[in-house]
Amino acid sequence: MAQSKEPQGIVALLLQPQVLPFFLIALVYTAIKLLDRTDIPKIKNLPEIPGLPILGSLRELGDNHAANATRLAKKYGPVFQLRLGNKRIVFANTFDSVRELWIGQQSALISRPTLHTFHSVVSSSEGFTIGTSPWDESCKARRKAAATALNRPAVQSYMPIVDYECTKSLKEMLVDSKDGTVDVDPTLYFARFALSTSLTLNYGIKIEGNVDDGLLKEITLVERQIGNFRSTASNWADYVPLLRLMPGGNNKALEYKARRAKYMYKLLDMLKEKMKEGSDAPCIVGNVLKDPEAKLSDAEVMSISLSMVSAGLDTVPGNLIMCIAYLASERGQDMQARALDEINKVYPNNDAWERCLTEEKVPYITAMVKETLRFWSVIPVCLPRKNIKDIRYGNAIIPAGTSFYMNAYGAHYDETHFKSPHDFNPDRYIADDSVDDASATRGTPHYGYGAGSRMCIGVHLANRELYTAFLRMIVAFEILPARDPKQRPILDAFGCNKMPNGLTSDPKPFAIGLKVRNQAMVDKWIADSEERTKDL
Ligand code: HEM
Repeated sequence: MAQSKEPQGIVALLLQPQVLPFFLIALVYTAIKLLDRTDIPKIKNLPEIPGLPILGSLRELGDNHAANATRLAKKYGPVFQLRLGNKRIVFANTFDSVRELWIGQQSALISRPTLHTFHSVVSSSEGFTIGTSPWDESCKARRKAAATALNRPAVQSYMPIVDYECTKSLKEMLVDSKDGTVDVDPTLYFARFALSTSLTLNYGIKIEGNVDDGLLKEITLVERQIGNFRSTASNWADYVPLLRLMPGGNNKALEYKARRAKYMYKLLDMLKEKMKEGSDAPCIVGNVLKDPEAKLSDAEVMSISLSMVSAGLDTVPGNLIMCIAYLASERGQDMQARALDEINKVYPNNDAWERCLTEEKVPYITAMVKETLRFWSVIPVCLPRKNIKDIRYGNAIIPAGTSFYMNAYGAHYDETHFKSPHDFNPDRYIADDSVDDASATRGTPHYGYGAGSRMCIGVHLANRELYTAFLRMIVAFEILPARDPKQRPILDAFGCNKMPNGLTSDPKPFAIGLKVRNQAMVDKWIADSEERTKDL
């Protein structure tokens, strides 16, 4: 007997003309309700930014989360909650609120949330960097190993590498400027400085070529792109799961993941080859591979390497070149004169170039490093955090598992903490007892390196790199505005950035002029550095 094709039972009931419209409305309502759910329910007693269904405040925060959150904080207060797609975020926007949460609650605020594009697509085979790892025993072990390799005494032992790399970059910049007759863009010289230093520490391998070196260009480009997949602002698919279904949505992420894997394994193989030949230099990965007691797996060594290659690559040069951009400006001319004067007072015998490797005795240069980290805020929204325990903030209880975003830019431009925050003024970091309002000199100077339990572990290395490069640039050159006004930099933390939704600021290209202060001295300093580091 032929089977009936008529719908039966509940299906037949739902398709009846009197029932169907109600059924469809209920279906759409349930779908919206499901898509509109957040990982953490609304937190009581914490201001909330109103948002759209499903998208939440994605449109409101736009391309520039730091700028828009700073604007919203004026209306909603220093700490507010909002929804980005299906994630609830607590945003802290002022200096004191960041201190209260990131430092005051550091044992609870120790984990990192995962984001779809970076964690599930880009990192699916090589694993996470330390800075993107949720807190667990493995993260603790990797962080500890890397932090030990980057602690203050360890960094002091790496200063010959900084000497070598800094000299190489300044010398090449001078040659390319044809002894000051042509303006130069400092970006790639300092990218090589930062990358080659990190590669030498991690693998004992340098970037041997000049600033056109293929490996330098590939790593710089790929890491920048991958950094953008980590940004809180560039991928709506991180927040709205429906968008992950779009065909081809992951193609770019997959392309850069493959390109990164290629150089990461190439560097590791180069080191292993050198170890076989016995020609390897002491380095972090070599030490782990040779240590039979080492408790780190291959995957954990890869995670440390990914962190070492990427962490200083955009951040160190971003700070360096923007301070140099400022020094090249009209106002920067007085600042250079002041800095040179302060250097000469401490080093009347022209030996600052070498002595800066072992000591940090010019407070004005130290202050310039801090002010650069504050003013340019190269990671405007710090790497996100997640709390592993409930946190009380005012009358609100923020449940474990909530994502926290630190608006470092907002905190750095907080007028209740920094006087005239829009002025680039290293003096704010020089303690002066006669000034009442010296809040910048008390406690944490800035959040350029984040704060609390997951603060940057490259801080000592980065500070030494910045101090050495600033001091050497100033003693060697008069840094001048580019001859062509169109090539002069934009001197504003947001205006200078060509990628406002990236993780780190990506300065627009610009040029500076260089005039050697004393050719004979510069030649001598370079020759002495080359002699000191010839066996590296
Ligand atoms: C001026 C240069 C640098 C800046 C501005 C910077 C900034 C930061 C920031 C904002 C964080 C997040 C901190 C937090 O969540 O509180 C971080 C984490 C980190 N940084 Fe840096 N960094 C710099 C250089 C370096 C260098 C040179 C290295 C290593 C070679 C490094 C290694 C790391 C690592 C491994 C983490 C992750 C720490 C964790 O999650 O536990 N950084 N950095």
